Amino acid sequence: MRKPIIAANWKMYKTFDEAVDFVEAIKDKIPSAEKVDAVVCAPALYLPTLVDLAKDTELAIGAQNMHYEEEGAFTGEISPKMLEAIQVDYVIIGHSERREYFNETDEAVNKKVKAALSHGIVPIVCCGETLEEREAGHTEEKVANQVKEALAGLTEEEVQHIVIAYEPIWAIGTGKTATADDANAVCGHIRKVVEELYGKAAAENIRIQYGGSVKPENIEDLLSKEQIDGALVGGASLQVESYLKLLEAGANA
Ligand SMILES: O=C(CO)COP(=O)(O)O
Repeated sequence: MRKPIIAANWKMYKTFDEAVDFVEAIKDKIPSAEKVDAVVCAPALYLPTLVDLAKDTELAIGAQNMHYEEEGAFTGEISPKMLEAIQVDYVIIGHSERREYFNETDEAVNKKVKAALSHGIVPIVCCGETLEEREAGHTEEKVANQVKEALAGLTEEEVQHIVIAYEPIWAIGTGKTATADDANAVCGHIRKVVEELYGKAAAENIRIQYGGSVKPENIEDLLSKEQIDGALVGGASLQVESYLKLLEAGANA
């Protein structure tokens, strides 16, 4: 029904040479794009080179963030126009680490989503609760609000070009993975929110990833769940063998 999407979020890891060696090592081993979408979201410095290396392969390259303005006096920032010009395919928006460490707001996330779409870049829009919010029973309310804010003002057509990533903050980098049933329930709630906003067809079509300590050992169970359409992976995407196993699981889901 929905093609799985397995995206690597390398965060602030790998030297330039390690990044080039990684893509060289995997680019001819990517499963068919008919079965899975394979994405590597690398540090911005490496994107032009990796896009060139991945050309004519089944691998797509993504950014980990971008500004929402076309250009301007925003020291250190990267514009959607710049990413479009080097043919970046995806961009992660609103990752919890950006919300936490760089004070990224729901409003900024919404502006970035709109800017990415207007430049033909697929936004991977992140949401997720803290451990305190989960323990207080506020998970569904938290992710619903983040999704509604992120998608505010978008048309049904635009929403079809978006991927949502549910990443419980307490599972990121901790080795603690949400159970497949819990992750499925929250992804199902997110899909319900999309249905309320945009109707059944949009809800059925949108892809929702799970992220948070995904590994080759647990990905098959996660992908076996009806509401989970892929994974956004940090640590386990940094090694070639591990990332290829994640892709294989996606292709066979
Ligand atoms: O933040 C994440 C992906 O965006 C998840 O990171 P880990 O897979 O290392 O938990």
